[in-house]
Amino acid sequence: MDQTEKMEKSEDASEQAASGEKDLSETVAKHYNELKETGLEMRTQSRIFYLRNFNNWIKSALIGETVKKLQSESNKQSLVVLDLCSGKGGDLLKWRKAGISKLVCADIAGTSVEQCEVRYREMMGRGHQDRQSGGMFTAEFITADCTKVRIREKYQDASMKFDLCSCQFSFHYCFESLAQAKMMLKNACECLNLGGYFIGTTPNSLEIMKRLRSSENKSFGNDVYRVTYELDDLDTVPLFGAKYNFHLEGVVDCPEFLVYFPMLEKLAEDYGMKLLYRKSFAEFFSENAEKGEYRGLLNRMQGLETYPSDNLMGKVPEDYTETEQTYQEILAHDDRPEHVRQRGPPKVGTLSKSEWEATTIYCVFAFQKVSDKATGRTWKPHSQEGDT
Ligand SMILES: C[S@@+](CC[C@H](N)C(=O)[O-])C[C@H]1O[C@@H](n2cnc3c(N)ncnc32)[C@H](O)[C@@H]1O
Repeated sequence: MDQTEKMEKSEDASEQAASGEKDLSETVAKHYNELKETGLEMRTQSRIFYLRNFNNWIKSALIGETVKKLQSESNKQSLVVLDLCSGKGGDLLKWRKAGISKLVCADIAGTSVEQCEVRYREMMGRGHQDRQSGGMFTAEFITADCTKVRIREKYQDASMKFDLCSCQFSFHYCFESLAQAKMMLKNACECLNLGGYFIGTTPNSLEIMKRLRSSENKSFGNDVYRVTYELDDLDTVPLFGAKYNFHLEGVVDCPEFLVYFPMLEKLAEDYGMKLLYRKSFAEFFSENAEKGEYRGLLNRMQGLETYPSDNLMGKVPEDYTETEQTYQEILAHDDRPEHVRQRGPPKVGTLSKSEWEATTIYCVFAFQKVSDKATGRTWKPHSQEGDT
């Protein structure tokens, strides 16, 4: 039987509410509010420096691909975007590079929202001096629990429409209860234009269940990350509130919830949303790493570590056993021209085993609004509009 089918289809918010158990949004908000901003030097020395860069590259490629599609399908250049659970604004630069015209950032952690706004203002200041950047998008910042509050009511213009909603590394928080998942989806999708996208990155519940089932004590991980399932029984996983603790070296230590994807697809249908794809990070990486622009970006963002290297940054040689094997094969078949060989042995890009194991619990997803229940209209790409 498929892993997902084994998940029991029952419990939801009402049961949680009935049990009088307090939800965990406050715990999550407190965690993110208390996270210290680390300087560039600290980040460079972090054990997960390349993992963070790699994850950032995944977001850049996902955003880049989606913006390209949106621009060609809608024939619109300036896009309006909702960054749902935007944190400290880690994606502001990506939005600027994408040339969007307006951004709304919303997050539960007030301190993060303030830091996001400060970053935005700093970028704006720099943008004014940099004529080449094509100017900066306008922005709004909202502090709200997006699993409980209808954020549309907080927009400066409640009738605003978005071309894209992006929810990066955050959607899983709403699977605490059915009511929270519904509200998060409402926020993500209700104001999307027909043809608009809802994209994100989130832990892949299938992969987590697979690793949990082959673990001892309902816990797996390594020296950079750990997932610990917090309910009793792995055979009857609830649809909502399937809580685990996620620990990521120096960055996250918080309760999260398994996202049962068929349920997400079902809830998204209420907003006319169709799932275009869901891919593991490993799959998404292999599809995009060799594409011209993303290959260059991967280098510039230092999304992979150069191997061999004298600086393993606290990692152990065992972290590179597979890389070493591949590297030896490359050396054995080194067919580079002589003048290049004279420059020294080849270098390859890699991630340590610990970091690779951590990043591959995630997946990317993309939904598109293909119908509008209110008007009965269905979506057609710009090029087909007017076709009979
Ligand atoms: C891992 S961070 C990701 C931040 C940002 N999207 C990024 O990729 O850099 C998760 C974010 O989700 C936010 N978050 C968690 N629960 C939330 C909720 N109920 N409503 C709004 N934001 C929430 C946290 O405050 C945090 O900023």
